[in-house]
Amino acid sequence: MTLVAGIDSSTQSCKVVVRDAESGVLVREGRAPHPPGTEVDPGAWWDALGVASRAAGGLDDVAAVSVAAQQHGLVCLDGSGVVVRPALLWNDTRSAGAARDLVAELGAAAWVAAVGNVPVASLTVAKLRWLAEHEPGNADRTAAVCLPHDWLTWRLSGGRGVESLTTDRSDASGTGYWSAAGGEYRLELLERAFGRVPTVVPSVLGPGALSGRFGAGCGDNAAAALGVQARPGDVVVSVGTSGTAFARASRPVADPTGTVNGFADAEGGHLPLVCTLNASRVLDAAAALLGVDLAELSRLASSAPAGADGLVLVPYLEGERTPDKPDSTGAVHGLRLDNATPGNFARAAVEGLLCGLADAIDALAAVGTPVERVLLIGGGARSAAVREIAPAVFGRPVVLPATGEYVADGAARQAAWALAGADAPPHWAELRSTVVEADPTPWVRERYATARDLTVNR
Ligand SMILES: Nc1ncnc2c1ncn2[C@@H]1O[C@H](COP(=O)(O)OP(=O)(O)O)[C@@H](O)[C@H]1O
Ligand SMILES: O=C(CO)[C@@H](O)[C@H](O)COP(=O)(O)O
Repeated sequence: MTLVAGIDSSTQSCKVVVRDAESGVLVREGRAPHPPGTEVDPGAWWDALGVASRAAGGLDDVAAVSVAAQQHGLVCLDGSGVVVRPALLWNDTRSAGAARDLVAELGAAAWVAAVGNVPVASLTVAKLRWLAEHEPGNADRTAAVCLPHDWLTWRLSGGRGVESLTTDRSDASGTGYWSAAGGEYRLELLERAFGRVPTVVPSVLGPGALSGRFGAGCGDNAAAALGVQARPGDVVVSVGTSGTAFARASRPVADPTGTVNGFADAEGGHLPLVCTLNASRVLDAAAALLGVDLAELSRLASSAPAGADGLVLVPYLEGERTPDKPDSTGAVHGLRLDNATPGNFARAAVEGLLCGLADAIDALAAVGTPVERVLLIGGGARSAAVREIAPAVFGRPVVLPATGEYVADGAARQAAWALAGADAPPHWAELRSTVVEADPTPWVRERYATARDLTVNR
């Protein structure tokens, strides 16, 4: 049996799967937590990868490995490859002002035309502007700029000179200075943000590339599309730390409003994607506030009526990226003496995060994405209440893939593809899934829409 490994270095943890390259059958797996916070020493990812790999029986007998990771995070290296400062993650909003400045300088339309995205705090280009303005010493020391998956792949393959750093199309397309439509760096935008072009930006490998025993790797959402073997008409909704909705597309998407990101996928095509900052942690916070565990939160939410008897929870607990309100906070609306119950609060938390994702699906549809099936994945999809309420809020049936690690699986599938030297990823066994249906509750979204903008800033 020839083995391949897939790594998911996501926001909250690192997961490793080892699979049979030909059939895709799961052989071993392991995981380890990441530290909390929105700036993290990349060394902590490396340590977690070591723990997760050992838990998965090690990688010595594995023929090919691919790394998928959280997108956009800014990793700065000096000329010797030493990390200059902790990485600024995708959900770190200190770069919001820098993003606003970049948009004001060129205009949203010019950014979309150049790179398929309008800068927001999450994008690497905004983080670089923040670094240049606020930490000029660290900016001066920075010789190479890369992303979490680029850095981990580089370390795994020996960490030789920074000029050997590589990335892939999917992750490059989330920087704000690489164009998925043109397949090229737009270094003038990097220079605009940072004041100069760092000596090294990673070379962009093709999707089926093999370098030593490493595949090109990819962003975590692109990996999830590979992991669920997404086909045309599929919209994948992930309830992880981020909430995302995305689909594979054969053509680049350019949304002048900036709501839909025009990313690349990990198969040579495109990945229009909408991302919110608030998903599974809304449930974590609601459970903590009620003093219950996640299972009890789910039971409480399911016990309350659709619409939570008038309670609406706006889930902008970390600020928000879509809509672009980095300084916003969450809110609870509609409280009365007779509806202030734990059940209604739990239900409003689940409905609030799902309403944000329903808006994301609508935004994809508005730029021409066909929505034939909606697949629900991510840690938050383990919640019975999320699974049960999603089809009601989305107003359509929801496909629930069997509980699994689809980002790591997608990375493993990329590794098998690279190892085979084939034109396309291998076809592994069909996804095991169930379909959940519910009576649509459009009034829940209507009421949410009246409350969505009623938030105070932090
Ligand atoms: N049964 C559950 N109910 C609700 N949330 C859950 C459940 N199991 C895991 N989660 C949540 O899933 C999240 C982690 O999901 P994951 O997709 O791995 O995140 P990420 O990829 O961003 O690191 C955590 O916030 C965790 O609380
Ligand atoms: O910023 C984005 C996508 O644009 C996020 O989706 C990150 O890629 C983090 O993913 P998770 O850790 O939540 O899976």
